[in-house]
Amino acid sequence: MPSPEGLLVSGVTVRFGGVTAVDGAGLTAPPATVTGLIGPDGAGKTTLCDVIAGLRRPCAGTVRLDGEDLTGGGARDRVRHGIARTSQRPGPSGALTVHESVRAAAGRHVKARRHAGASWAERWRRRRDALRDTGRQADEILARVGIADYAERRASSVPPDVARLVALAQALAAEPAVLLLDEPWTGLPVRRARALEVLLRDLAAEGLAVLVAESELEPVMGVCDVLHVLDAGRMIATGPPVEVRADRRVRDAYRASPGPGADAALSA
Ligand SMILES: Nc1ncnc2c1ncn2[C@@H]1O[C@H](COP(=O)(O)OP(=O)(O)OP(=O)(O)O)[C@@H](O)[C@H]1O
Repeated sequence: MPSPEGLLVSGVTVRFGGVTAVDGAGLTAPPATVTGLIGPDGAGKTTLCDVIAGLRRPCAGTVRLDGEDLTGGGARDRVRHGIARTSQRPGPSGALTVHESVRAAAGRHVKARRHAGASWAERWRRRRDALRDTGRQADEILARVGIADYAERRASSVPPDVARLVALAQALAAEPAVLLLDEPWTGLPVRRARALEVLLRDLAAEGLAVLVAESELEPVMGVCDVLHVLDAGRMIATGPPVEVRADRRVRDAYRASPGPGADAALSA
């Protein structure tokens, strides 16, 4: 479901008591593009992602998709409008298998989707057919994400790297226009990390607006078209990855916050 204009976030501020986690930050995530949101630990990336996903109400600022202001809605409203998010700490739980959990996500999407049609009977027929297709859809998504072998495993029992990919599969089952991923490479073995890069590029080529939040620079360098850099809640740089990595403000921000992200940023 490609979106014609994409995501536009402007002037977002979030405070936690005396801490300003996000301070007037904005970004764009256009269709057919992989956009990165990077910054050292504590920069405000997760908080900004929460605002975009409708999980946190900002003190100021707006979230628009294709020109429509979604700021006042919650998480379900965002999903209905085509914004799907995978979180930093996914936790598939309960007794469902991996396949069932992805199928359930697809089914929820079918039920939430607005079925335009001439009559009530026509809308009902479309919904019934779409629900019947959710099993096939789950098969396709699991194959695409590279975890078809885990389809019959209990979702709560898969290893953490696979659990991350189950969360991604569930997000894709909502047929999003904007796919928002928070630190998707964390804990993935090299083979899966490379496959994820290819998948994100493929999804963008199909028209999706992909937005990836990541502390470390290295994983996003080869996959993102453009990077937005947050530091202490403020957007300090925006541009192509190579330019951003060379930016003095970005290097200073990472230098002030030692960690693996800093090593990659400063070694370039
Ligand atoms: N629920 C909360 N209550 C109080 N302070 C919070 C809360 N959530 C985040 N913060 C603070 O807001 C700031 C931004 O945090 P956030 O988790 O958004 O940063 P981040 O860039 O995602 O960091 P990381 O990469 O470490 O996850 C930090 O100073 C953090 O301590």
